[in-house]
Amino acid sequence: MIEISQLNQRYGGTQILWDLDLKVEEGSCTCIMGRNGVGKTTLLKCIMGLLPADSGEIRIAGDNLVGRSAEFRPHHGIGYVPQGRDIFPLLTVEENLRVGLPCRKDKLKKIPDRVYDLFPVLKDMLHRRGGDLSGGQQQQLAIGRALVIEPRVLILDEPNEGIQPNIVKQIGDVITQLNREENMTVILVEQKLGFARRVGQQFRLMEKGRVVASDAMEHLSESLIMQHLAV
Ligand SMILES: Nc1ncnc2c1ncn2[C@@H]1O[C@H](COP(=O)(O)OP(=O)(O)OP(=O)(O)O)[C@@H](O)[C@H]1O
Repeated sequence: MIEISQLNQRYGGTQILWDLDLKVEEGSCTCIMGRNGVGKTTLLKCIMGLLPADSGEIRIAGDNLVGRSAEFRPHHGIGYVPQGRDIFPLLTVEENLRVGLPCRKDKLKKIPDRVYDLFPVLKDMLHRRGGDLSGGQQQQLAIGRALVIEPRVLILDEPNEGIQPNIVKQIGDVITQLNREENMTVILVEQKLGFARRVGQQFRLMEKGRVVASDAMEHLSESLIMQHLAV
């Protein structure tokens, strides 16, 4: 169980997250949705320790992450795929993947085969520089890199932004497989309604730095969409 309570965050004088409460069940795939600028990425960055929270708690399996370093997250089994992918452009695909290895408890020296099973293209392109991959391939690399630690929680920020439909489908299939077959908890910021409905079991709607609606995906009604997502 991931439980965030009374989370506040500000950039300088501008408060972005306001007493935000959020619960995510272990083993679920939960989509965080909302219009541009409501604070979705800021929330994920706070969870990952990339932005400091002003106050509040972020508990994963009981441990409060607030005040702990960003490095603690991967050691604690939390994988992250940032918005915009953040691939190291001058490192090869293999070097990008290896970045996660030191965070594994077992100090494995080799990339787990599972990463290549899920994204065979990465094996074909092992020695190519990250910056030379297409956008879709870079996204697969970003997800593969997060999976190197074999996380129990995978957090993805708009993994389909600017990606062509066949890769979007593949990414959706991988997320569903990890979630349903391997019981990985997935938190996904997603703007595309069709994709959210396909892979998500739960939704959380954000408005002005707060979660304003939470339910099972089948209860994401037209009126909620009009109220919180339509532009
Ligand atoms: N580094 C920053 N300094 C100041 N304000 C920021 C910074 N980063 C984001 N903001 C502001 O915080 C607010 C929330 O941004 P955030 O990126 O979290 O929203 P979002 O819901 O993820 O939006 P989008 O769907 O467009 O990605 C926005 O008003 C944004 O302008």
